[in-house]
Order: sequence, then structure tokens, then C-alpha cells
Amino acid sequence: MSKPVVAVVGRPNVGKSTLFNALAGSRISIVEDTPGVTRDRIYAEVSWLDYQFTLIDTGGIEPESDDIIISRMREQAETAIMTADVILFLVDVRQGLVDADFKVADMLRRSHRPVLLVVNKVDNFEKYMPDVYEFYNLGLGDPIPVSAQGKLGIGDMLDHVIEQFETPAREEEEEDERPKIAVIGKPNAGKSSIINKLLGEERVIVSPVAGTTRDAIDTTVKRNGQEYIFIDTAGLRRKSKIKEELERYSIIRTVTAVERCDVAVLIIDATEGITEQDAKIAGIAHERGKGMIIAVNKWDLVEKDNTTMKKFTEKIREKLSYMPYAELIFLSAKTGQRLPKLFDMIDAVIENCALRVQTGVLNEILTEAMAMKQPPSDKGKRLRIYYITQVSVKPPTFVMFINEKKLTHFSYTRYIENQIRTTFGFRGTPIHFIYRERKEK
Ligand SMILES: Nc1nc2c(ncn2[C@@H]2O[C@H](COP(=O)(O)OP(=O)(O)OP(=O)(O)O)[C@@H](O)[C@H]2O)c(=O)[nH]1
Ligand SMILES: Nc1nc2c(ncn2[C@@H]2O[C@H](COP(=O)(O)OP(=O)(O)OP(=O)(O)O)[C@@H](O)[C@H]2O)c(=O)[nH]1
Repeated sequence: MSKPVVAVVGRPNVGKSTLFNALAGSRISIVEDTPGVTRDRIYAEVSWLDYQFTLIDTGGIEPESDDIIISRMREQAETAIMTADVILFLVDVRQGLVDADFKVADMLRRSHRPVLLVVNKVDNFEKYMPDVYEFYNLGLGDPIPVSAQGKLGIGDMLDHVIEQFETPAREEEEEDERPKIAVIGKPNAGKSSIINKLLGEERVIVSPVAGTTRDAIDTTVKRNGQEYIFIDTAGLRRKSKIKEELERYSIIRTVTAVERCDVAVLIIDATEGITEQDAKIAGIAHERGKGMIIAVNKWDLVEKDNTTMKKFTEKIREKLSYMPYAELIFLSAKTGQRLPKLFDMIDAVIENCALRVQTGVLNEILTEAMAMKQPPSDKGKRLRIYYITQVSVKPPTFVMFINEKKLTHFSYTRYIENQIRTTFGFRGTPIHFIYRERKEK
């Protein structure tokens, strides 16, 4: 099930950062916009009751002239409309209503996306409620008063957010069992070319899924009687001149596409080799535990001898050392080389992400693995692993019952993982391990 996305839109100084901190606590993922220069929040994972969602910040706006603020707010709103399930429009009761608020409210209303109007800095409900009512003028329904700083009204606001997740449209989307593939990668890597070529190669019926704006970037592809949904993150229509803003937008697009997918295909430009930006994008899929295929595109442009592919592979594996499980393929959208193989790979990875293995066999592997290589010990005390069982899929997740957590060591976990992979493969999917302590008898 994909996690919903909630986007925050608002003028400078209304309290977006403060709200972000109040909601996400210490769980904010800070993404480096420009490595080593600015560190900026872009998204965070939020939990409320039984729900989890991804909160995205559509962008900081430097308070410049009013004109610039309005145009940047439009960009924010567009991003939110493209990517979010629910939009939080944050306004400031102290500043009151301004022209820009009306313009943005119009855009949001026309998008027909669920929008919640959140009025911040209501530190004292009695005192400020009369001012809150003024915001009814935006035509976005009941204003929800909060104080991000005082953490007032936050629970009520989250209840409203969650209510939006339960709309029928969303439930329908959840029931869609067709495999979803996010095609990700930096601009110009060849994402659109690959999708277009896949359509051509397989002589498929192409129908952009009708309906909401966001779904317009989805493409349905039929192959051997099976329908696939390709989520394209290409073609940033945004014309922002600010490089950081473009990058933020591209990261938001990637996060939201990956969130909805079963397997991510990272397209790398062979003529450039693997870059920092590729690694950053790959990290987004890795964090989310998605199936992963790395496709080195434009292979037709590379001058090759019999070591070229090996050298490329080594560089990629080194740069993306945190995802040794990722499948790797060299292809060309232009010539169509190995594109059919990409499809087979997608099928296999999707299957592996949902693979369940029997507890009996797992424990046999565990026993054998421990016999070949003893678990680590510390100050005379040895790690003991009593039992292993698979508790979930997508990604496959295993619980190991042990004597003491502090005796565990990642290298031994990696070793167990490798033993499991040797037997079952699980190629293309990460696998997760959870340790549970159990009293020794
Ligand atoms: N009184 C009061 N002040 C608040 C509240 N929330 C935020 N502020 C203050 O408002 C100012 C702006 O808050 P930020 O969270 O930085 O606002 P922002 O929207 O992220 O601003 P930009 O990063 O410029 O877009 C800060 O001085 C906060 O302390 C609130 O609930 N009550
Ligand atoms: N020679 C060669 N050129 C390619 C190949 N794949 C894509 N290109 C070219 O690379 C350029 C970028 O391709 P796109 O498919 O637009 O790239 P994209 O990743 O969708 O780019 P954005 O829309 O900017 O995100 C185009 O000029 C393509 O013709 C390939 O396999 N071989």
C-alpha cells in the first residue's frame, strides 16, 4: 500500500518550518539540496494514530518583492497539485489575508484536490478566533486554527488530514493490483525515451490514466496479457531559473513516484557515468524498501571493449554500495538493445519483492550459517540467534529472535542476508531484518 503524500504550501514566515518540526519531530529527513552548501528540509515521514504519510515542503520562498512571492507561490501550488493526496494551505492569523492568498486559493480550488486551510499562530483560541473567521473568504471551507509553536490544534488538524485519506477515490487507487514501475533518474538520462520505446517495442495499448492531474503522468502498458503502470518522472515542465528549486521539484517528484511504485528503475546516462545526483535519487528508493533496477542507458554511445561493462559495473557497485541487491542492465532506448530483457527483469523483481519463504527452510539455513561462522561475541558473551521467521513482504522482512541486541553486528547480519540470498535470490529487492530479544531459558 502506498503511503499518502501531504504537501504544505504557504507564504514566507507563516510558520512552515515550525509546523514541519511539530509534525515530524526528530524524524525529518533532511536532503542536501546542494551538497555541502545548503541543507534544507524537503520531506519527512509522519505518523499519527495508525497512519503514516510523507509530508513534503513545496519550497522555501525568500521574501523578495510581492510579484516574486506570488509567482513562487504559484510554483509551490503546482507542485502540490501534481504530487500530493492532500494539500495543507498554511496562512498566518497575525498577518491576516493578503492578495497572494486569494490567488493561490483560486488555483488550489480549481485543482479539485483535497485542500485543508490551516490558520497558524492562533496561540490563544479565544483571542484570535474572530480573526480566523476572516479566512472563510478564501472559499476553501472551514479554516482549521493551530499554533505550530504552541502545538495547539495539531491533533485536530491531523484528524482532518486522515479523514481525507479515506475518501472513496483513494480506496479505489489502493485496490489497483497492477504492477507499478517508477522510472526515475536525473534530467536527460532518457526516462521518456525508454518508456516510449517500451510502448513501441511491445505494440501495446497506450492510455494515459484519465482523471486527476497527477495520474496524467501514468502510462498503462500491456504485455503478454498483463497490464503495467509506468510512473514517469520525466519532463519537468517547470521553468524555474533557480537550480535549487528545480532540484527540489525533481526530488519531490521522485519521492512521490517511488512511494507509489513496486519497483523503481533508475536510469543512468552511460555517457556521464554514475554521479552524485544518481546516488541521491537511488537513495530515495532504497530508503523506501522498493525493488530496484539500475538501467545504464545510451549504451550505444559508449565505445566498448571487453572490459567496459565490467568497469562500469564496478564503479556503480562502489558508488551504490548500500544497494548490492539492485539489478543492473545496460541498454539503449535508441536502438532498443536489451529492452525486452528489462521487462523480464521487472517481472522477476516484482515477484521477488513479494516472495515468502517457509520458516522451516529459513531456520535450516540459519543453523547451517551459524555452524559455518560463529555469531559475534563481546566481552565473553556471544550473540545467540534462536529463531528466524519472515513477517512481511515488499520488502521481505525477517524477525530474528536473539539473546541481546547489543551483541548484534551489521557484518553478521549482512552474512546471514547473503546466506538467505544464496538460497532464495531475492534479486532486486532489499531485505530487512528486525531483532527481538528473548529471555534465555
Ligand atoms: N506566535 C507564533 N509564532 C509562530 C508560530 N509558528 C511559527 N511562528 C513564528 O513565525 C516565524 C516564521 O516561522 P517559520 O516556521 O520559520 O516560517 P516559514 O513559513 O517556514 O518561513 P520560510 O522558511 O521563510 O518560508 C518564526 O519566528 C516562528 O517562531 C505560532 O504558532 N505562533
Ligand atoms: N544515443 C542515445 N540517445 C538517447 C538514448 N536515450 C535517450 N537519448 C537521448 O537523450 C536525450 C534525453 O532523453 P529523454 O528521454 O528526453 O530524457 P529524460 O530522462 O526523459 O529527460 P527529462 O525529461 O529532462 O527528465 C534525448 O535527446 C534522447 O534522444 C539512447 O539510448 N541512446
